[in-house]
Amino acid sequence: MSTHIGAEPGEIAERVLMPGDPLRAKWIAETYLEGARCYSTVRGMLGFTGRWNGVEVSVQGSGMGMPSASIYAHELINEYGVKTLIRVGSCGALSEDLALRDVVAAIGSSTDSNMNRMRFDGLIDYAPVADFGLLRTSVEVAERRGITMHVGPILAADAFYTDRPDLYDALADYGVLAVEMESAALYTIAARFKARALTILTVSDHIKTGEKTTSAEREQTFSQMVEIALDTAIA
Ligand SMILES: O=P(O)(O)O[C@H]1O[C@H](CO)[C@@H](O)[C@H]1O
Ligand SMILES: O=c1cc[nH]c(=O)[nH]1
Repeated sequence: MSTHIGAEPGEIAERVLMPGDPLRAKWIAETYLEGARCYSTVRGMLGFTGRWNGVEVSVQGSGMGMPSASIYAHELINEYGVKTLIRVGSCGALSEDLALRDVVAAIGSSTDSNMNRMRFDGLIDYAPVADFGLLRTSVEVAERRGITMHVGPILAADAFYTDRPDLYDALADYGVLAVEMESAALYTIAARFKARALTILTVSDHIKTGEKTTSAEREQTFSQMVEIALDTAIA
């Protein structure tokens, strides 16, 4: 067991999908993975391992926000030898070119988090980016499956509810597609410990139009993103 994950060594696959929502992890495991078994219930942050097309894959809930996701990414890589981490999350659309339920792959992640400022003494604005090989594979998988996937930069925000919507507009002017809350930390930790990471998201709500999906839909219906992530993880 690590501090926050209740798995024995060898119970977690080298390839892990990471939804923020632990119940989305359960849904993914039960819907897609053959022979899925739960390896951790610590703090209710469920983790499962099973097989996708014969290859072992795990799904680990990571919680909301960068402090939580960082704990899981750190322990998965450093205590369980995980090499590939693909976040499968929900996001708010900043770009008017995106619609509800569109799929987005994050090439890079701007952030208002202080975590990387602390890493670099406030002297460098580190640019967290996706693993190029994983991103390229995910684009090929999406094309093969006939799914339109938007590829571009996103924002990883500390706060879900912002007092500065004007900053979201400014970011949209610079091509930032969407906002979520974990990708910058995931990309940074993967880079630091020589693992590969990618973030694939589904638009769960639209910051401009106010449209939104329900929490049940966020938990159980974002299948296109999950299928792209699973095929990418085992490629
Ligand atoms: O749907 P998940 O993966 O949790 O991701 C998004 O949803 C949560 C906020 O509702 C944050 O964790 C955000 O990043
Ligand atoms: O972090 C998130 C996730 C979904 N929608 C948002 O507006 N923010």
